Amino acid sequence: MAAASSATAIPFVEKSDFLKLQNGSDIRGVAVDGVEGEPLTLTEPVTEAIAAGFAGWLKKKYDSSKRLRVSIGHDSRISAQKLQDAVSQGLARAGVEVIQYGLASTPAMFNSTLTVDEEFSCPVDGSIMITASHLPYNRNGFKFFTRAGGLGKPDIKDILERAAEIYKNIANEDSKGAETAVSLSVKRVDYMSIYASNLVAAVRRAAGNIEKPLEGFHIVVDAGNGAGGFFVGKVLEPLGAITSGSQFLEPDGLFPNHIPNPEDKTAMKAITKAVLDNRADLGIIFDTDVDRSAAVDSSGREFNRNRLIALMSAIVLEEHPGTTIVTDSVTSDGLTTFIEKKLGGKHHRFKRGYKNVIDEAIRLNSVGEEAHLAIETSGHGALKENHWLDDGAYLMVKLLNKLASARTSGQGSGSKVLTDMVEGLEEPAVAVELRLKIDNQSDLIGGSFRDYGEAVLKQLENTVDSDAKLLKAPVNYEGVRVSGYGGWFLLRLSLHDPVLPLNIEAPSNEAAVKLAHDVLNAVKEFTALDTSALTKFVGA
Ligand SMILES: O=P(O)(O)OC[C@H]1O[C@H](O)[C@H](O)[C@@H](O)[C@@H]1O
Repeated sequence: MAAASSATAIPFVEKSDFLKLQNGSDIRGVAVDGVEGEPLTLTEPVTEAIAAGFAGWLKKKYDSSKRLRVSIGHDSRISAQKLQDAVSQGLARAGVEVIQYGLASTPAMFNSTLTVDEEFSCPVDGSIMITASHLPYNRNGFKFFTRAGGLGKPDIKDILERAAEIYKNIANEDSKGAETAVSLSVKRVDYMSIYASNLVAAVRRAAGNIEKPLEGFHIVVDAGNGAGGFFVGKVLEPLGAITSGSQFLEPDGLFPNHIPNPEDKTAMKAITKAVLDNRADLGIIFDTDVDRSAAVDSSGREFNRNRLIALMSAIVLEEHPGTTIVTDSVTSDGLTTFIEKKLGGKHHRFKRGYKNVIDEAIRLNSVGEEAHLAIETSGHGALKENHWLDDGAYLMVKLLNKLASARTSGQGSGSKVLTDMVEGLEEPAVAVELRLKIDNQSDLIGGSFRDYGEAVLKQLENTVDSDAKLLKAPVNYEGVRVSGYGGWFLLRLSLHDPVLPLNIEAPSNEAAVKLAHDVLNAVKEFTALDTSALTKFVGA
C-alpha cells in the first residue's frame, strides 16, 4: 500500500490546527469535503501523523523494547476506509504491528486490549476506533484505548502535539521528494465475533447456563445503519430470540433513515414504531459506534435518559444493595428520589461527559465509597463488573439477563418485568434543553468564551442568591443548578462548544416559564449570549 501522503504535496498545517481537533477525550474533525463552511481537517496525512503520535505516546507509556501491536476498527462512515489506511500507515511508520478489525464497535476495541487469545493477536497494547459517534456524515474522529481504559484529555493533547511534530517531518521529507511510503503488512482479524460470543456467554451464564435463554422473546433492534447490526445475528439469534422487524442493520455512512442516536427524538420514534408494528417484547437502539444505547418496552414506553438510568440503577442495586450510582449533571430530581427512597441507593450527581462520570465512579471506589454504575442521560453507561467500559451492548445485555432470569424464576415474562422496575419514578410534565450560543465574534469583554460563560454563570448565581423563591442546589459540581416553583433548572458551560445549555424540568408549563423567565432576567445584559430560544420559550 502506498503512503497516503505521497500522492499529493502535503499542505502546511499549524500545531494549533492539530490541537483544535481535540474534543474532550476524543479527536474529531471533518473527513469528507463538500459541505459548505466545513473545510477538511482530518486529511490522510494529518490522520497518519495522529496515528504515529499515538504510537509514540504508547511507546513512552510502556517503555517497552518489544514490538507493540495496535488494533484498528471503524464505524460505518464513508470516510472509514480512507482513514483506516492512513492510520495503518502512521502506525507502520512508527514500527507498530497493525491489526485491522474492519467494522467494529467502540467497546469491542477496548475489549481487544483485555482479551487473551494469541490466535487472534490479543491482547493488543493499544486500540484505535475510527468514529465520530452520531455526528453528520462528513465528520470522523478517533478514540484511543489501552488496557487501562479510554485515554483522557491530557493524553489526547500529548498525542496531538506529537502528531504536529511528526507531520512537520513528513511534510519536510515530502517537499524534498523523499519516498515516504512505508511497506505495510496488515493482519485482519474478525474480532467482533469474539466480542459478541463473550456477550452471548454472559447472558447464558446469568440465566444458569441455558443455551437459548431468550427463546420465544421477540426483540427488535435498530442499528441506525451504524456498526450495531451485529447484535442481531451474533448475539440475539444464538440466544434464541426472534428478531424479525429489526431495522437499519446494514452499515450506511450517509445514515439515510435517522441519526443513530438514542437521544434523538426521530430515532426513538423509529424504534418505538418497530416495536409496536411487530408486537415485539422489547426494542433496542444503538448509536453509530455502539457505546450508547436505549430500549423500548412492548407498550412503546421508552427507556432512555432518566428512565434508562432508573432501570439500570434498579438492576444494579438488586445486585449491590446500597451502592452509589454516579450520573451526569442534567439528571432529574425525580431520579434522585427514586434511587435513594425507592431503591435504597445513593445518587451522586456529577458532571456532564461520559469520561467525567466514569472517572468519578472509579475515584469514589478508590476512596472507599462503593459505586458499581456510572451512567449519563446520553445513554453512555459503564459498570464496574465490565471494567468501567461504556458499552451500549453490555447495558442491553443486563436488560436481557433480567428478562431471562425473571422468566426462569417465574417473576413474569416479557418487558413488563423491566417496566415494573421503574414504577414510582416521578417524571416532570415539562423537560426542555435550550442551548444558548455565545457569539464568538462579539466583544467578549477581552476574555475567551469560557471566561464569558463563567461571568454569565456568576451573574446568575448572584441573582439567585438574592431571590427567596429560588434555592441553589446545596451540592453541585457543574454550572448553576436551582430549584423553584416545584421544578429546577441547570445552566452550565457545554463541554466542547461556545454554548450554555439550559435544562429546565417542571411540573407545569407555567412553572417552567417562570424558571426560564428568572434565567432570562439574570443574563439579559450579556449581549454576546444568544437568548432568542429562551425569549421564545418565555413568550410561548
Ligand atoms: O456539554 P454538551 O455540549 O452538552 O455535550 C456533552 C456531551 O458531549 C459528548 O457528546 C460526550 O460524548 C458526552 O458524554 C457528553 O455528555
